Amino acid sequence: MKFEVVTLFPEMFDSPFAGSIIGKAVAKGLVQITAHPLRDWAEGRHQVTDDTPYGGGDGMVMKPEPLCRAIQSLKQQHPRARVLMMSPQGQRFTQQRAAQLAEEESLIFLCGRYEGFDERVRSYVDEEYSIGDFVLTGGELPAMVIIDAVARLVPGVLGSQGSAEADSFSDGLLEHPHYTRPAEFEGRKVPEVLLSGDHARIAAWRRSQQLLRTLQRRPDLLEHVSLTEQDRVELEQHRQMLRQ
Ligand SMILES: NC(=O)c1ccc(NCc2cccc(O)c2)nc1
Repeated sequence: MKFEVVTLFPEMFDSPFAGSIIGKAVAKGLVQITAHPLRDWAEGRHQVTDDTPYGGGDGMVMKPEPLCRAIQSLKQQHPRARVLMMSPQGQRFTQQRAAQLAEEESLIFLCGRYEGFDERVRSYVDEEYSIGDFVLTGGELPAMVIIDAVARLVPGVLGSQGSAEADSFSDGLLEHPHYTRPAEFEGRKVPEVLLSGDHARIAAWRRSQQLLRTLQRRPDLLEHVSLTEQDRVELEQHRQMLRQ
């Protein structure tokens, strides 16, 4: 899978993925991440990429021409690429969106700085994403976050490091608690069910813990999850227990 990033700070993309699982995936050729300096498409001696806002006001706005030249140039190399814009005005990025994007062959990311993009850039954009309700100095970190979330879903990337299916959110619920050695730490023991070797009982306990944890921390997620009859029974028991 190819990730093409248009940014004023291409050097930001040199190290974040080095050494990590994503870095190994790049080395294996499963994933390709290329940062393109927006200035390459800015004209004039000063290669201007931003300008003052019409209508006045503080800050600077990213000019449409350099960005649109960049998109057209990259779309010639990757005709089927989806063009993604990173901005606080975008739709909320979720695990489901990550799974959808992981189906693509290549993605083009537009990373804005300053006060944002000239509105006319949006006619070249397929989807606009926000990674949360906060404003950063640029779209580069959001692009890295999305690249990480999508790249790890590319077949072969996670390998034995864990399965994407068992992720939080992949079944719409939060993850169950995790334990590893030692069996007792600071007087706190690992739940005995996990030492029982009874895989059916362990799976049931884990699902019940996912439901409890989601009910306690993110009840909003429960509206979008498909629940079995047993899930509903468990949830009701958890609700009663929490009410006491
Ligand atoms: N929540 C996010 O995904 C996010 C994305 C970008 C960003 N900064 C650059 C920018 C880009 C566009 C408009 C704008 O106002 C600021 N900050 C936060």
